[in-house]
Parts: sequence; C-alpha cells; structure tokens
Amino acid sequence: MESDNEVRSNGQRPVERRFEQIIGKSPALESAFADVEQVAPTDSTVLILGETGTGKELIARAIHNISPRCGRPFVKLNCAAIPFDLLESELFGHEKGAFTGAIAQKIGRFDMANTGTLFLDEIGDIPLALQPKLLRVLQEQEFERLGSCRTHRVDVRLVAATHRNLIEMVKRAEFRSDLYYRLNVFPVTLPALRERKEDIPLLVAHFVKVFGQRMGKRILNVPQSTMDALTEYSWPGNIRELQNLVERAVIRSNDGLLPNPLPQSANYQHNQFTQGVFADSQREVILKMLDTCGWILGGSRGAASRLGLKRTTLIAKMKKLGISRPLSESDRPQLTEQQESD
Ligand SMILES: Nc1ncnc2c1ncn2[C@@H]1O[C@H](COP(=O)(O)OP(=O)(O)OP(=O)(O)O)[C@@H](O)[C@H]1O
Repeated sequence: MESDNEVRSNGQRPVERRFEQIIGKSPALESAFADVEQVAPTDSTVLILGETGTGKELIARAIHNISPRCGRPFVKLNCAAIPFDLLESELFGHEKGAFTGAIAQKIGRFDMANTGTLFLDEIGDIPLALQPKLLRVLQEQEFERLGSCRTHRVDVRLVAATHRNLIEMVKRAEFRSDLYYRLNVFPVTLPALRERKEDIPLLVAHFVKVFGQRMGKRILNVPQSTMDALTEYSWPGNIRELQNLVERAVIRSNDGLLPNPLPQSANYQHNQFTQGVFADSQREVILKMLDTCGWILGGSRGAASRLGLKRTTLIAKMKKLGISRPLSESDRPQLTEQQESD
C-alpha cells in the first residue's frame, strides 16, 4: 500500500493524494485538476470560475497546498461578505485614527498573507473605486495602509474566485478591464454538478460516510430510487446543496437506508420539466411521421406501424397531445375515409 508520504520520481505526491478531499473522477473535474497541477508550482495569479458551491475554495486551498508556499499562510477573504466601506481596510489595513472608529492600527489581509497565498473569493464584488489599488498591489506588490503614506512591500500569490461573468461586467463598465486581464492570467473553470452527473454517486457515498460517522449512524445502502432521484436533480446549489441534502437524509434515516431527501417540490418541478420536454419531443416526432405518411395512421405504411405503435395507441397519444390535422373543409371527408379504412 502507498504510504501517505509517498513521492513520485518527479518529487511530487500522486494526483489522487493531492486532491484527496476533492471527490470526483469526471473528465471535466480531471481537466480542472490538470490545470491546477500545472499552475500551482508557479507564482502566477489564478482565477477560479464556477457556480456557487462547485468547490472553488477547495481548489484554492489545493493550489496553495501543492505550491512551494505550502506551510506559509493561506489567508481568505470573501469580498462579498464585507461592507464596501470596510473592504479597503480589511485588505490593506489602517493606521490608528485613519477614520472614525479606527481606534487601533490594523493589519490587512495582504500583510497577513505575506510570503503565502491570499484567496479573494467573490472578486466580482470588489467595488470599482478599490480596483485600481488592487491592480497596483498585483502589479507592483506594494500598497499603503489607510491613513499612512508609508509603502509596504509584500510577496503574495493571489488566487481569486468568482461565480460572476467578469467579461460581461467589464462590458457594463462594472469591472475594470485592466484588472480583469491581470486576474485572468490562468483561469481554472469548475464544472457545475449537473455537467458531471457521473460524480454524484461518489459524492453521495462520501457524504454518507462523513455524516454517518459524525452522527454515529450506519447507512448500509442507498436505494436505487434515491440515487436515481439525486442523479436526475439539477443541483443549482451544486456540491454544497448535495452535501446539505445528504446530511438531512442521514438524519432522517432510521433503517440503515438513505431516504430520498429531495423536497417533493424539487421532484415535482423536475417531473414537470421532464414531462414537458418529453411531451414536446413526442409531439414533434409524431407530427413529423404523420407528415411523412400523408396523415395515414394505420396499415403497413401508416404512421402507427412506422412509429412502432398500435393504431389506437397513436390515436390516443394524438388526442392527449392535441394533435389534429390542419384541415381545410375539402380535406375533411378524405381524412375520415382514410381513417375509417385504417
Ligand atoms: N469535489 C468535492 N468533493 C467534496 N466536497 C466538495 C467538493 N466540492 C465542493 N465540496 C464541498 O462543498 C462545499 C462548497 O464548496 P466551496 O465552498 O469550495 O464552493 P465555492 O465554489 O467556493 O462556493 P461559493 O462560490 O458559494 O463560495 C464545501 O463544504 C466543500 O467542502
């Protein structure tokens, strides 16, 4: 068995160990891992793109952990979670008396991350007014604290993330193009969970194990009906939503089986959606065949047999889907005759 300290001949730990907390084997995720492997050893800025809950923070930590900066500080700031007027001081720090309420000197995140990695989450939420200062620190690695003229030099590797479309924001003049280009040195895109459904069973098994252990419950089996429902669902909240729902299911389980945790409304919405799509595609197929067969339903060359249906089944389906031949008055007797001969 491999030891935890195993290294490859190139001095690196094997891929599966380096991303061990990040569950998934889909090609889309593997391709993101490959990008991370390439960029991590450099000092370049990384921009992680992906919907909420796709694992952007996990990837940011992985970049730090497999970089030469591992063992140095990893500092995180969610730009969307800090009020606009406090963000500058949070990033760059302030001197005592710099503004009302600045009762003591404060070290900013850039200082804290010196020699390590700074992860700026939700970078798209950084106010326009602050963007030139961020650009300067990225380019020159220097800045001033609020209320001070002294220039601080730092050695910080920046990893930024956003779920927003920064290009659209640049077009709308909500994000500076120069900052965008500086951030977009090496983009890593994380796929939405619905684009890598093959990872869902692995993630479910992982979270069942984690929450089962945490709650002291043994979940012996995930019934196929539960797995089918989880695989079919579109997961707008991605892995975070899946994680929370598996936690709920583990709480509810009392017979060693994992119940379907999706709220009825989610199943209902999904069913409504798929039924709608199914009906639309059925209507399209039937109409095409009717057209090809000149609206003859029965007989060996009729639409029913060519669709592999009984004539009565086809008629029932046409009724259900509201399909009727667009008739002129003169056509009507002809169709009736044909239908009767079918
Ligand atoms: N591939 C994965 N394997 C295991 N856990 C994962 C995976 N991806 C995400 N998670 C878990 O899902 C949760 C959300 O992940 P994370 O915070 O990294 O997402 P995010 O993209 O940064 O979200 P947001 O944009 O909302 O900040 C975390 O608890 C994380 O541990």
